[in-house]
Amino acid sequence: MGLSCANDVATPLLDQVKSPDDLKRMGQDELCHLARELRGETLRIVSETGGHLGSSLGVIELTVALHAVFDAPRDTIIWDVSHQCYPHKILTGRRDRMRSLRKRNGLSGFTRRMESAFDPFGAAHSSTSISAGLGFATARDLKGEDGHVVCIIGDGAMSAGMAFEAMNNAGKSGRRLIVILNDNDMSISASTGALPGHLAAIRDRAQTLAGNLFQNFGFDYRGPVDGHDLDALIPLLRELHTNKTGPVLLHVVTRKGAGYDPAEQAADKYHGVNPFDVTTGVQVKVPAKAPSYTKVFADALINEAKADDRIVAITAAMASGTGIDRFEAAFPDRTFDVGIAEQHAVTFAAGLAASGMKPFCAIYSTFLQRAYDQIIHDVALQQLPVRFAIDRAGLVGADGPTHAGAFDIMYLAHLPGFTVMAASDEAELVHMVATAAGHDEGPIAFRYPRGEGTGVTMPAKGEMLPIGRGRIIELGTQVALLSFGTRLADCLKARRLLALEGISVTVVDARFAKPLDTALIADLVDNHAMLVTVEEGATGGFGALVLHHLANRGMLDGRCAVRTLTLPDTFIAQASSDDMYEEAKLTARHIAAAARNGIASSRVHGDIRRSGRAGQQELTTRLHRAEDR
Ligand SMILES: Cc1ncc(C[n+]2csc(CCOP(=O)(O)OP(=O)(O)O)c2C)c(N)n1
Ligand SMILES: CC(=O)[C@@H](O)[C@H](O)COP(=O)(O)O
Ligand SMILES: [Mg+2]
Repeated sequence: MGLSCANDVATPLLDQVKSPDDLKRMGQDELCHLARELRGETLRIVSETGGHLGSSLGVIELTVALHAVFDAPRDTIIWDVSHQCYPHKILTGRRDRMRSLRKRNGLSGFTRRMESAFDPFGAAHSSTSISAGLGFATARDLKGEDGHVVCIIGDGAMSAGMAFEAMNNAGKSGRRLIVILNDNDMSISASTGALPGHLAAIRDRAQTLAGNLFQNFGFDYRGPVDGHDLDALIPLLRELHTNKTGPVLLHVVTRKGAGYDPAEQAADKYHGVNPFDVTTGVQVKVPAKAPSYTKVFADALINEAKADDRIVAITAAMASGTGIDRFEAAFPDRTFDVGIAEQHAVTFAAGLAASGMKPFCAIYSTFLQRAYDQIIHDVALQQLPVRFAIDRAGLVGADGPTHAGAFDIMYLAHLPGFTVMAASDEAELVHMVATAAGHDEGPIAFRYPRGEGTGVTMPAKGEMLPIGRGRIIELGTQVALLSFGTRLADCLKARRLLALEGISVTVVDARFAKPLDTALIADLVDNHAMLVTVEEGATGGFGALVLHHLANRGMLDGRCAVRTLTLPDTFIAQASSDDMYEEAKLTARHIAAAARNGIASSRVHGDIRRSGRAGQQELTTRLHRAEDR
């Protein structure tokens, strides 16, 4: 497979491309040179912005060919996951904004309907393209319209159940739909499971059409074709463009990172990158002040697993992202990468737990959403002790709202029998891994964020935490900040800010959203004028559980003012973490303001009858002084 062009043409060509229409005027040689320029441009841009590099480099020729042949946006082009959409964005009128990629107010790193008519369907979670494409094709037919629907799906994404559900439906539907399987024999890490073997057999022509999975699903199978060879690719696409019959699957073989040596040699490391030096491939490394939560989790799990051979680890195609690759290095036989298959991962874990094993399912909060029914039906209902290690809980920065871990607190903590913890720092995470390892009574989850820890002193070993008990970090008299998770550090900062104003603050690390530490909460309500819950999760989570508890026990009636700080009821767009916390109003300044304003408004409405046994006099005097001013 080569990326060179046979004949020279006048360049530059990319500068002439304002929309895909411009490609339709180019000959084969020009398209080849355009692809070379597009590769260079993609490389330069991502070297400055960071982002998903390898997958985008792998589809350069395919993107050029698609836009040369199909008539987007009249033809619908859907990119699965869409982490490979950068060349598509460059060719569809967004080249001048590419340096804003994944930044605040900039272009999304994924396709996004609101961004461009050339992005008919947003994505970022995988394996949705064929289902969505079939929806578009069905609507087209029902409305009596024309136009093609083209779904480009990677071999990794093809391994998910949802892709098979869609093929099962589409193959039988007979509807005109083009699926392009972009087979680079890689997911983020190496592909797993049986599908790669089948694809390899097809690539090597060892598999006859009769045994071909896609053909048997009702698709007209075409290929395999070299996805870097425009001379082969374009005629095939033209044929599909002309051919107006049922579902077709074109098998395109590509190399992840194609045309950039470092990315070809280490496809996993160049899947998603920091800014890097194009000449050396060396990525910018921001010096870490503390180990990442992911690494702390993995090392803690390895320690637990040394002492208990029933502990096994499961990842759904995110071995490096979740740290399960570290576990795998220590315990290869006790590690299971099930592919992009979160639903299966959870029920697989349930089966393991039902057989007496101690499965740790390490899944990003956002991807665990996929497995919600499995969590309820297969795990919670049967009270199986599956351990959920929920990484990327909270805001994640550049990947934006598709990847934010916003909902896990609320989607887990209302399930009967579930124990739900959040680590406030990396030392706590070690204890939570130990707690989960020792907890056989039912399902248990612990959440922790993307990025590095706080730099606390690490315990020599994890200790089991008392289930459903929080811990008091600082004692005060007027306001209680009840934090669930890593916003604890900002609660402590808020305490310092409020101290400057003479407001005395208790800070508590709740540790558990379920079971709630009701005794501690009662104490806080009894002894403070104001309670503020703080969490990095959507409304309806920890704060709602606290409120629910207090209201139902009549503990709110005229006693203590309560505020809940959560993520806002919006999808927060990509930005730096700091900007996202600002937008979410979850910084120390915002926490302090919520406490301050809460006290003030409670006073105005006469709600506060007491301000804590010890602090009552102090608060009353202070408020009078404030009134006098
Ligand atoms: C439901 C879900 N789980 C996990 C991921 C994380 N993820 C993003 S890309 C990717 C690998 C995709 O592989 P493939 O489809 O073959 O595309 P390639 O990067 O090889 O081009 C994974 C696991 C995701 N986006 N969605
Ligand atoms: C596209 C995708 O889903 C992943 O590649 C994701 O961007 C990884 O995010 P982390 O960098 O947080 O592991
Ligand atoms: Mg792949």
